[in-house]
Amino acid sequence: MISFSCRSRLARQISLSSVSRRGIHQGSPAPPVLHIPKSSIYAFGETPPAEPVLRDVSWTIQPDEAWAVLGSGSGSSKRALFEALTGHRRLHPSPPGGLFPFLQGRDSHDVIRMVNFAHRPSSAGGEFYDYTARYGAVRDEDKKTLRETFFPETARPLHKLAIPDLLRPEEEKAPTVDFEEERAKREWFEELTQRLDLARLLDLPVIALSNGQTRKARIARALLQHVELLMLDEPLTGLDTPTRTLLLSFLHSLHTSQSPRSPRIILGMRTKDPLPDWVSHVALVRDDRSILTGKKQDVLREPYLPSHGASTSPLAHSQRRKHGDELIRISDLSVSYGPRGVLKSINWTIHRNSRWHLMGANGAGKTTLLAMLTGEHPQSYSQSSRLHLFSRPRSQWPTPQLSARIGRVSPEINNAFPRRHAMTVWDAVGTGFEGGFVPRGRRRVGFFDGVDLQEGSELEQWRVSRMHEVLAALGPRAWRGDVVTGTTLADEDQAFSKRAFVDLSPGEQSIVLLMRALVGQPPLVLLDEAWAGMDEGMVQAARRYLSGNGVTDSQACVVICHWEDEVPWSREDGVRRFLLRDGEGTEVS
Ligand SMILES: Nc1ncnc2c1ncn2[C@@H]1O[C@H](COP(=O)(O)OP(=O)(O)OP(=O)(O)O)[C@@H](O)[C@H]1O
Repeated sequence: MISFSCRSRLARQISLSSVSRRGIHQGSPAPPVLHIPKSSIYAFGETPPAEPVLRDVSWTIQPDEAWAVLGSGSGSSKRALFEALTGHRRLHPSPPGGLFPFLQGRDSHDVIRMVNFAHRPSSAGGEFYDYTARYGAVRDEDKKTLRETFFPETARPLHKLAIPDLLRPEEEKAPTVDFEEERAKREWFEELTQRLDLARLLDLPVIALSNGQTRKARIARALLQHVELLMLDEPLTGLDTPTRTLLLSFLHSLHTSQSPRSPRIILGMRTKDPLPDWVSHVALVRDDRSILTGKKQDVLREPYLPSHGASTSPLAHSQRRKHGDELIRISDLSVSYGPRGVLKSINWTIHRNSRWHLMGANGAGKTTLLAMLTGEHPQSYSQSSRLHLFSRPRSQWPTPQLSARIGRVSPEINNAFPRRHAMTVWDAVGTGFEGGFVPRGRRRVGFFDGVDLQEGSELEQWRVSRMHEVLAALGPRAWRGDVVTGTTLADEDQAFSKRAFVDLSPGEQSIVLLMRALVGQPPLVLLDEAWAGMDEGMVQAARRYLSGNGVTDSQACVVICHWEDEVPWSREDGVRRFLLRDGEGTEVS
């Protein structure tokens, strides 16, 4: 039985009849969407004189304005602002007329939604989950389709809603289906899935969807509810260029539409992202916990971008790089799922000291190709002779031994990495020597050949000094812009290494997982959306380290990202580009 609340219908009628998006409300100016005369933002349970998370926030959004929230360095401050808007932080004093005057007394929980792409979903638990399930024969429990998982209310054909459920008790058989509303909702669903290019994916198992496809589906799901204000934090993360254009123009059309189905939009963006033209106003969250709000052109004049020095590569790399011996050779490799061909006859060779940018639209098969290299894809066994990894066919490698040779960050690893309370930053980084997920060894720097390292052995000393090096080069001091080299740990880095991984901010977790990927100096490093969720200072620190000596001449590195300027090396540094399109792979200039 489907029942739409009267409240939702009432809300729709109010928004249709009385409040125009252009700012006219029954002859007088419409109430603002958001109004905070002057408040500070606190964690729940805290009040002055405690230190606020953000101070003296004055912010008003008028109905005809389109706003973006920019985080100038600390993504956590931008997040705190959104958390205040969604009721997860405390505003003190609380705005006298309510935070959202345009709601005119309606409950914000019913009509305001937040979709967050900058950070890991908080639902993930402490255990490792098997992200490789999507590559294999899909298990029964993973078979739920995109439609069943994200849009279950559309799974039952409209005409069947008229048939009463005879098994239900009489008192529950009330005819609560509003067909007009339901039909409109279905039409809206059709439009959403067409415009976001999701219709062709509706009957695929949801775990089979690529990252970009899943992100679009999350936006569509939020829009299918009755929503009047939609906040999207970093919606462009992980989207290819055409999809970004498609999404931004779609959001623009929603924002300007008078349709009751179209919400107002507030975009959360990184300072490096180009702002869409239609954004008229900006709230800039500065690192000193203050906020500057105003017209886009005025706020963007502010010299807010943190300067962390040049991010280009040092001179040593400025010549065309000389490749070492062959690490990976892929010959005539294809991957398909039933009739669905994803990769067709791929040929690709990766040498030591090479730097690659693996490119391709969302769903092009980049993650699938990397899963073949890491041996996580079951089809890597059946195609072993086509996959020559570190001088042997894939089938001659036990998977854990391959994992130790490949340092990797990816959205999948980020989601799957266990968040157990007992695991410190040191422990998490130390798992990188073996590429596993469980800290091992007396000094928590892993085993060798299945046994603990000998106390004081050369290998143990090397591993500990590598731990110090990455913690210094990518730790808190480096995020502030200090150029840190060597293996001496400052007190601040030491303290950071002792923190519980689970308690870190999402950006801190991302950079710790990058340390983990690099610590063992494995021959192959795969960086898939490495910067996602990181603050600006962290991104700069990571770029500095990678383009310096973070990846050595005896290592190869493959970077997957949709923005060319996110690759830590430039073309002058000898970065090569491998493009997946329509299942085929070619090196492009
Ligand atoms: N088990 C499966 N059954 C059917 N199709 C699948 C399955 N697993 C993956 N696919 C499809 O394979 C294609 C490639 O997915 P993949 O995750 O490799 O893309 P991607 O290039 O990494 O995309 P993104 O940039 O969005 O992360 C997608 O269209 C996806 O829907």
